Amino acid sequence: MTTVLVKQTEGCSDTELPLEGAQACLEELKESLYKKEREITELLESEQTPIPPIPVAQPPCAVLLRVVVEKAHDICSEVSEARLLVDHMFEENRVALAQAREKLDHMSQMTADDNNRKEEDNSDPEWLDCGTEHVLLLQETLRECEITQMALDCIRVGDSPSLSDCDTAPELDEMLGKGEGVKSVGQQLLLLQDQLKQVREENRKVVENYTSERTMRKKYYNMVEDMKGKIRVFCRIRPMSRAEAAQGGAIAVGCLDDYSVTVETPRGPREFQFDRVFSGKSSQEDVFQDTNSLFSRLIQSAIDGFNVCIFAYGQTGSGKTFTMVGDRDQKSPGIMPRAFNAIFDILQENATKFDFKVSVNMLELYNDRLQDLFLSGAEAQSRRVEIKRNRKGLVFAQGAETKEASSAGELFAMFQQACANRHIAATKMNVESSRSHLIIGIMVESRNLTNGSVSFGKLSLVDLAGSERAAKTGAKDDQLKEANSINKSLSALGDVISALSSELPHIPYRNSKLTQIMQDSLGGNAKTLMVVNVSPSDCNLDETLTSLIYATRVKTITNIAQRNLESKEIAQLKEVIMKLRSGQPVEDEEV
Ligand SMILES: Nc1ncnc2c1ncn2[C@@H]1O[C@H](COP(=O)(O)OP(=O)(O)OP(=O)(O)O)[C@@H](O)[C@H]1O
Repeated sequence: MTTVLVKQTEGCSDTELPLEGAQACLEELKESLYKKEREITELLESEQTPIPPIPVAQPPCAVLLRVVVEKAHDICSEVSEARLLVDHMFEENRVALAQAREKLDHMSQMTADDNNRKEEDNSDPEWLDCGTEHVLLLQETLRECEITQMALDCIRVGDSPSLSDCDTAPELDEMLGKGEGVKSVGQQLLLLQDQLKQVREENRKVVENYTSERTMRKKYYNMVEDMKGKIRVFCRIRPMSRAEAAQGGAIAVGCLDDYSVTVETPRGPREFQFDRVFSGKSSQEDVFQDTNSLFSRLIQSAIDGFNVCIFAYGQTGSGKTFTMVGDRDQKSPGIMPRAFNAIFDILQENATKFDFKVSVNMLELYNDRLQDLFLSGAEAQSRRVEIKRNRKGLVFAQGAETKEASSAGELFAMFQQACANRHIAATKMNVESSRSHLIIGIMVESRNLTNGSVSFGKLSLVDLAGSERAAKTGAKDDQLKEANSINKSLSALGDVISALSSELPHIPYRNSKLTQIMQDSLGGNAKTLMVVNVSPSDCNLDETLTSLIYATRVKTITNIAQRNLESKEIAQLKEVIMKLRSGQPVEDEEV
């Protein structure tokens, strides 16, 4: 395309207008764009096929995406060629305009001088007319150049040269209708401008197609990963805090689309992909969203008998508690209180088909010690809570108080009581920093009223304490001890994530209580969602990159989630065993 354009422009004779070459070239360009649009439409139509089955060698949209990208590149280069041509014409006309002005000034001066002299000499009036005529001709040429320049100027900024806007409209109109050369320039300019508009429009369409293809491809990819049992990872960028703004921090983290985060590093931008990305503008509702959202599906799974874990991870002050718990006065509740409502909404809807029992325990891991948040004071200190695993590998807290909840309101009241017992303190990075990991376990037992089968689901909601650097948080004494314990447990979590993502034969779960608690959620029998929280500011660039790199590793971990379901007979036999163990009488028909 470039070669053709250059040849045609260079090949113009003195009498030929360079615009004619450009028009031919644009005609060709237009034709090729129509052809490309037809190709894209055909490709899009041929892509109306269902989601490919697993394993997928290469998703079809990836092929289409490459074609769309190539076409977008072609069109972009064609648009810039057209722009170069207009710029070139503008420059030529500018020189012609300056020359015409100079000639006119010179000629006017000469004519005026000669007229004065001839008047004084009483010379032939015919000569006077001749000079004046020459000046008039030059004036007309100057006018043409000025109009052309105005039209080119409009085209360069992307406007349409409008006749009515211009005070020279009647003259331009007349010229377009009269003089052959001028008409050709004016018409070709308008044509050029029209074609440029078309190219822009087509370019916009291609970019739009490319963006929607890219989004669709990521969505399908995520669905396939979900089906494979991969841990889902959401990323949430919080708004810039006042402290960060006061430090003069610039925004270094942003979302490219619903699935991509970009981070400005000293070595250039770095992109990360997640199952969903929320910007600082996203509300709590956006995060917890409508019934099709992953959160709702996960809660449904817990009720159906799966082990489900949702946890927030990130640097101190990055927004984990805001995401999981919400703000202090619960005007913007987070995932936990919203999950309580969602559970009981689903139970309510299915009340005629199932018998449900919801029980809950709430713990914190503080200074490497598990504490029951339903207890306080000396009672909490003396209670020993230990992490155990049952024969199916599911983790449970032995010794923890388990309470039954019959409504979302009751569950929320228990939650508030637990939060009041949680260790929080002010640090330089966060006025209400969590000094412990909060672990809420909601067990849902559902008995099918039709066939008598019983399923046992567990929803674990975890708000991790944030990793921190003592120098940044200003931690001393007890807070330094807390920070060391938090960092140690998070480092153990990091080791587990690294071992799982590298598929090492040994996974160091036993190195920390935190990793023991999360054993079934990371690489085990669970459907897991991690929310990685990050600050947008360049003041926290190192911590943000570390969090995003860990979150990217978590995405590669595969869990094998199985439903915990027992037939009616097994459930009955278990009940009998329990009764016998506790010395209760057993009826004949029960056995
Ligand atoms: N998406 C958000 N929108 C508005 N404010 C937010 C958002 N995320 C966090 N914040 C605010 O930022 C501050 C720090 O958030 P938060 O306490 O949730 O951080 P954290 O990661 O839990 O920190 P730590 O690990 O120290 O407990 C809080 O004042 C919180 O209200």
